[in-house]
Amino acid sequence: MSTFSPRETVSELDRFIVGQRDAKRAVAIALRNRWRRQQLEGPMREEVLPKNILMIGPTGCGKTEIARRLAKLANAPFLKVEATKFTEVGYVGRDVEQIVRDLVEIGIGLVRETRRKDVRARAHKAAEDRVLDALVGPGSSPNTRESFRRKLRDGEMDDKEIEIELAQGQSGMPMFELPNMPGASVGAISLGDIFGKMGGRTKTRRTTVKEAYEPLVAEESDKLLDQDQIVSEAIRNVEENGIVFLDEIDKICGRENRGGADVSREGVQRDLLPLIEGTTVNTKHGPVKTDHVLFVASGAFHVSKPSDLLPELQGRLPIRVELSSLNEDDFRRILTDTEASLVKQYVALMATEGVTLDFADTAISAIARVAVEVNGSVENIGARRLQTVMERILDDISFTAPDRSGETIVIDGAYVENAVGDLARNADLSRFIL
Ligand SMILES: Nc1ncnc2c1ncn2[C@@H]1O[C@H](COP(=O)(O)OP(=O)(O)OP(=O)(O)O)[C@@H](O)[C@H]1O
Repeated sequence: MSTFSPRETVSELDRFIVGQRDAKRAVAIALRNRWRRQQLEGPMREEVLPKNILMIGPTGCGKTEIARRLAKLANAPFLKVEATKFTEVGYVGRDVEQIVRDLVEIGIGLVRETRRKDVRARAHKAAEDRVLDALVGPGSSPNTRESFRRKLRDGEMDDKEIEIELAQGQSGMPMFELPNMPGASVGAISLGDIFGKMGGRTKTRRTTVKEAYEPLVAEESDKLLDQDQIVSEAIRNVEENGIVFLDEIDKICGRENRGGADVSREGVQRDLLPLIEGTTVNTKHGPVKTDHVLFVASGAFHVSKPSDLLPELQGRLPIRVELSSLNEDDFRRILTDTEASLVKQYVALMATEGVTLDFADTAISAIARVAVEVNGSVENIGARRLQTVMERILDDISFTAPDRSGETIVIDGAYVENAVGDLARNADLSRFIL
């Protein structure tokens, strides 16, 4: 549970997302409200429902990014779903419950990851012993063992090949659900459980000492962890902290049925409603309540309006925030000011090849300008345009980098113009390339 104040949350989000102050404030308040609810005692705690958010703004302006970063900040299980997916042919009602099942799997992954970190030191020690067993045999003298242990720790044995036994059906074993009974615990079969109860099946793998560690540490960690406890903690985390991002909600507006094979858009809204209002969904890990899951719905609402949604749904999305479309200056800031910005990513990637990339200010301005131009002439895909433009500009360098180790390459306005200037002015070509 995050204890960030709304102000702190916004300033954390500022590190990654440019502008969009209202949306940041809204999600920051939503997060704080969760903490506030946790402080309440007794029945009041159950009464307080999350104030779900409706984000309205053009594509690529940061809606998903804000929700995703928030979830990361709060270590909350997060799932993004396109609402339109449920209008597709082949969709049968109630599939929306899959959202909750997927969220639970994500929640379990999160808890397992954290717990694995807690036991990492012990698991590493156990993995080391298994590597030693493989190297010198379990019956070897303590002296031999210790001398090999030293070599192992110094990395001298890294490339040596060994055979290790790995359990099959532990982590990574797919779970099967019976068709027509999604999530029903009676119908759910976990091969992992079955094999687990049979005493475990193992598979011998030949690998280098270095590569043996990761699977062995994972396996040893899982042995140290209580799986049931992980699942129940994950379910609690999903129920109290889960965040579902429902994209393209505007595309399921409209009360009429379009007929044909399409599922009625209104039907999908009706299916989604119970989840948002609070219901209990059966999953193979047990029942999960959605009452306190936070829903962030989002859409461009170019054609339809929020008032076209079912009244019940409108009522469940009481907080409305508008996000503005991004301008040239925003693009410049996205390129340079954000943590792990595209520019920083490319600099870091090329550094692995020994190539130093040096972006001049004139390059940043030129990239931002080109992105705005292409967004205007072809289609406005927001900040996503920066990715296609950058990729094009760096195409040549990316390809030849291994042969250019030791070089410093300066990218300035002229370089950008040279790489994409003509393309950007030709809408027909841009459509395919940028
Ligand atoms: N305001 C912003 N600041 C920094 N990066 C941004 C911003 N807006 C968008 N981006 C970047 O652009 C990409 C797309 O943004 P995002 O996924 O948030 O779009 P969106 O608004 O949710 O659109 P859609 O509704 O189509 O999913 C992300 O990689 C994100 O990093």
